[in-house]
Amino acid sequence: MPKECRRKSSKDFGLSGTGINEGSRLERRTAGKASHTCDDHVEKAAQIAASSATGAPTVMDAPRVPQVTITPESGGSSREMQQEDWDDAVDGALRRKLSNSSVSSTGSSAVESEDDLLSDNESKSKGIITLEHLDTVESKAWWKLKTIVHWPFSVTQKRKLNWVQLAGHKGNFKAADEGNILKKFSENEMLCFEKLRDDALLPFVPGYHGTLEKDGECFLHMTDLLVNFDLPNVMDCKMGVRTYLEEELVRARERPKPREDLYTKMMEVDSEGPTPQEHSQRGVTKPRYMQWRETISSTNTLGFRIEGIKKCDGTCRTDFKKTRSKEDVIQVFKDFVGGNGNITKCYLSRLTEIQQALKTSQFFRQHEVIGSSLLFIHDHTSKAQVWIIDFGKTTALPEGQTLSHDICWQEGNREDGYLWGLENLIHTLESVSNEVTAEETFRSVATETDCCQTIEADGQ
Ligand SMILES: O=P(O)(O)O[C@H]1[C@H](O)[C@@H](OP(=O)(O)O)[C@H](OP(=O)(O)O)[C@@H](OP(=O)(O)O)[C@H]1O
Ligand SMILES: Nc1ncnc2c1ncn2[C@@H]1O[C@H](COP(=O)(O)OP(=O)(O)O)[C@@H](O)[C@H]1O
Repeated sequence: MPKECRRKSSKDFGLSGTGINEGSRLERRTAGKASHTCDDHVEKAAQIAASSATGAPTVMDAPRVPQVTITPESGGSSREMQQEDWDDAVDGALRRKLSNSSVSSTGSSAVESEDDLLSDNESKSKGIITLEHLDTVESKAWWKLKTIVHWPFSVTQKRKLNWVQLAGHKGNFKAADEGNILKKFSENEMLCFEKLRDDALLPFVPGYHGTLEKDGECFLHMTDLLVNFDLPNVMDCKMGVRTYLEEELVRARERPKPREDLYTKMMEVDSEGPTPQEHSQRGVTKPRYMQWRETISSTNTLGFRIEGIKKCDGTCRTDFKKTRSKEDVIQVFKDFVGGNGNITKCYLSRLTEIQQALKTSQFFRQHEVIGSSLLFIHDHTSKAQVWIIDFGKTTALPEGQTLSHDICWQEGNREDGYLWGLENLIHTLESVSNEVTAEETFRSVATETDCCQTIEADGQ
């Protein structure tokens, strides 16, 4: 969800000394003035965890939003990983000493407006991509290889991983050691993963192994959810009735910044989408674009929308922008499960488990969950799983405030409609299950009838 251009990397992460809950604008202005490594991020997260544990006020008291920074396309030269870098690896959370790191502080220019930064033309990465695998030939976890690992890995040691990215931006992911991937660092997402370590949602989110730094860039190191599947079918469903932060709305109101890339994307779907004013300025603001996307898809009407599907035959579709009606959504799901009742039932039971966990999750109660997806994965063995992914825009509420997640959003209440969307998603799969069961029954009756007719014919 959030973009490369917007992520704080170790090149431009400008945490001030007073803690990470300071106003986002302040952080944006200071971004790039200090150089920080992944260790800094990890320490911050540890401080938060510690203060939460002691009941002391956490640094998450104030509403927090994803920070806005520019991450240059290149920069930060690689360095050879030293033995000592691995010596303090703890439980996979690699707390490496990077005192000699090549992290640069040049990642950000003076930033006056978030919208300036949002006006990127970065292409979306949707579909099958090849990730460079950073594993060694021995395919062992990195922290077990500390005596033999050197960085950067030589070309001969690199393997390619065919992977699918159904949403998000190009270049956000890299392959990691066997079974894991790297996702570009975002402060929000890191904090969420840290807090999820002790939460009821833990069994439903990708395993998180801490932050990692490569070539001066910081990544979140997490489990590749596709790894245990054979030719997986994958679907990304974006949850909630709202896909942008309230802060984005406020900012667009205070400082409207029409974006040509969003105008172009709108025109590609519907040339009558833009208003006369938007046509004349050839620009659309971010919240306006996001609201339009919500209206033309099922986000507003069902509280979730289909973002993309990759099937085991290698085909990949991300053209669901106008998939809106319940019937159309059911049809897409039915096609995705290939009319398989067992897979549908597996998905349903996993969704029900997720629903239960959400209802008891402290994390969920205390966060506005925006732009997060449910990732559906199944293969020909009928293994089917659903995972909660993407916490880049999931934001902690002020201390003491909670959300119900199933009431209407009105500006200021920060409700996201996640539970309402999940309820509708479950109903959708129930409809799929009913249709599939009816068709299976019909097929078996038809087959029996055929058999009887054959026997009768044979008997004649
Ligand atoms: O799907 P399309 O129509 O291309 O629109 C995209 C998605 O909504 C992105 O969300 P996601 O990455 O979850 O798919 C969003 O990024 P954010 O969710 O970070 O706001 C993009 O905002 P910009 O990156 O500002 O363009 C927006 O242009
Ligand atoms: N842990 C994971 N395992 C497998 N695939 C993943 C994982 N996380 C994300 N993906 C894939 O990458 C896509 C984008 O992920 P997301 O976290 O939404 O990225 P972004 O924050 O760039 O939008 C998802 O639709 C999915 O296809």
